[in-house]
Amino acid sequence: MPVEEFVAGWISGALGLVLGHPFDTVKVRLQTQTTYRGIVDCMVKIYRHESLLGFFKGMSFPIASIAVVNSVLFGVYSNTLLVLTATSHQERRAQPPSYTHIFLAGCTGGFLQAYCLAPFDLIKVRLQNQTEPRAQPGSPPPRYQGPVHCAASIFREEGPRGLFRGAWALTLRDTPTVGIYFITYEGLCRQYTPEGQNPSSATVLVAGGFAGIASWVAATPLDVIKSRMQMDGLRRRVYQGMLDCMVSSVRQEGLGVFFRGVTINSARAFPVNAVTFLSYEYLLRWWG
Ligand SMILES: C[N+](C)(C)CCCC[C@H](N)C(=O)O
Repeated sequence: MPVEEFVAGWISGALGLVLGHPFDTVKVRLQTQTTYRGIVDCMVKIYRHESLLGFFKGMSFPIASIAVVNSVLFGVYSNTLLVLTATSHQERRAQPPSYTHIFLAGCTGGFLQAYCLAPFDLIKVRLQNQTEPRAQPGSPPPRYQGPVHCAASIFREEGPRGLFRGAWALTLRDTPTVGIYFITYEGLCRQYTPEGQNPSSATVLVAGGFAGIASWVAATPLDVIKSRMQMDGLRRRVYQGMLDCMVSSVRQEGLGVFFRGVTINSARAFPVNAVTFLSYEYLLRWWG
């Protein structure tokens, strides 16, 4: 099995993640704190009080997990295409695979990466939702003191299966949307590239950016449900299951609930996925 795709997926995912982390920090702060007036105000305050480093808090754990998640995503995608079409990455410009094959390979990659992502994503969401300020002498410490402590506590309090809370919603979110991700990317690249040639850097950046936005917009409804399922179980159980979570969220908050956070998510998705695809393509061209 060609391994370059796994390694290229890992490195490119890490580069994208570093670029997107400042957006993620702003998103989390806006979602959980009331001291900021908006995106710009939040950025200015972080910069003033915490310098540029403030934007990169809590990045080590996602960097470690993206190694697994993105290498599975790209590695499985590319190797599934190899099985379906008998063409390697290098041959695919000359013999482009059909969109059906691209979609199927994307769905396979999305399905398998969702399982690897589930525990990491659960821990990220639990930590991001801790609104307590940093530990001060005298005040009770936050429930989770860091990613490892968080994982151990979930394991102890909710059992090993607790680490996979929300995994079904995550799988449903990612299986079709990773298909959309690769179809958008390939479609845009083909549109702007003369036949048989490699797409230019500008094309890869734009196609990657829009692939990120399109897939995140499609993923947002189940993203909201997934996050709610992951937070359920922290204290008492509120939802009987995914469907119950959907119905009661819509009943209480209207259909708009399915598009919470879509703006900042799209703003993050463009640079992250532009850089991810650019580095992925270039690494494979180098090694090819
Ligand atoms: C399919 N879905 C939109 C959920 C994710 C696609 C993954 C893209 C990239 N790792 C990122 O974090 O943006």
